[in-house]
Amino acid sequence: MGQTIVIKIGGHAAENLSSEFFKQLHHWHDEGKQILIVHGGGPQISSWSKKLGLTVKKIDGIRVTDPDVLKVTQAVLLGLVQPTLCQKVTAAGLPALGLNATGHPIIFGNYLNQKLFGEVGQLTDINQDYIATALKDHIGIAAPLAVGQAGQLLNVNGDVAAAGIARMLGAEAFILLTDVPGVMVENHVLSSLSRQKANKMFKSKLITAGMQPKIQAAFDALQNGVKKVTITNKLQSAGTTLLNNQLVG
Ligand SMILES: Nc1ncnc2c1ncn2[C@@H]1O[C@H](COP(=O)(O)OP(=O)(O)O)[C@@H](O)[C@H]1O
Ligand SMILES: CC(=O)N[C@@H](CCC(=O)OP(=O)(O)O)C(=O)O
Repeated sequence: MGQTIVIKIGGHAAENLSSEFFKQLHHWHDEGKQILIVHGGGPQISSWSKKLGLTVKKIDGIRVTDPDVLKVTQAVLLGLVQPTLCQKVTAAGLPALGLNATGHPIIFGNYLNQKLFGEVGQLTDINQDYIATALKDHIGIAAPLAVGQAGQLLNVNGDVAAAGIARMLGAEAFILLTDVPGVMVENHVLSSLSRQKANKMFKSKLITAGMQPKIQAAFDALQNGVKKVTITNKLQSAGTTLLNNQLVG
């Protein structure tokens, strides 16, 4: 499936989409690009978990998800974040289609490490045929919930889900829209980042929290066929471009 652009929109970014964002979507749509948005919703899941008296715990940016937290995750992603995004895209005059884990599963997974993380999944496959059909006429808007081998729902980190989908679709571009203008060191944005430099920054704790799975997932996509991967807070800003080690040596 060529000419596909995958955009991961973090939960914070989803609440701060600018008119330039929708202008760029229109531009790509008019050019005939297929666009798939994979949304997060981490801040919203944490906020509703706290309101309901549930513990919020993350390990290296991955949420520890017990059965109750999974229910909140499902409710927040499919009841709040996804419909709101669909409304915004529709209001901007673009054809939006919410893709979720229940009616037509689009992401399949198995347990990442059930003992450590609970009901958290890692991607094993995607429903290529359904996604291809959906993207012919719509901007797809997908939640990072996978269906496991026993038919159960699994919570997948949004960056990990989006990167896996971008890789399996052979996307030409994968953009991670987040709440920071790129990968930062001492208040400035790195215009590019190699895997070696990222590993050093992980070790020296210059990259922490949710930026860790984001960068790991972004390199995973880049090294498996996605042509261009960027981390930014605006589609019109260059942010940080990831460098493919296989190309730069
Ligand atoms: N070196 C870094 N550069 C930028 N952000 C970083 C860095 N290290 C840690 N972070 C944190 O990562 C966060 C982005 O990850 P995350 O909260 O998971 O975003 P999203 O919800 O968009 O996936 C930033 O808000 C910042 O707090
Ligand atoms: C397993 C896991 O960590 N799942 C994430 C899914 C949402 C997400 O990734 O949201 P952001 O993109 O806004 O961070 C979570 O529960 O927060």
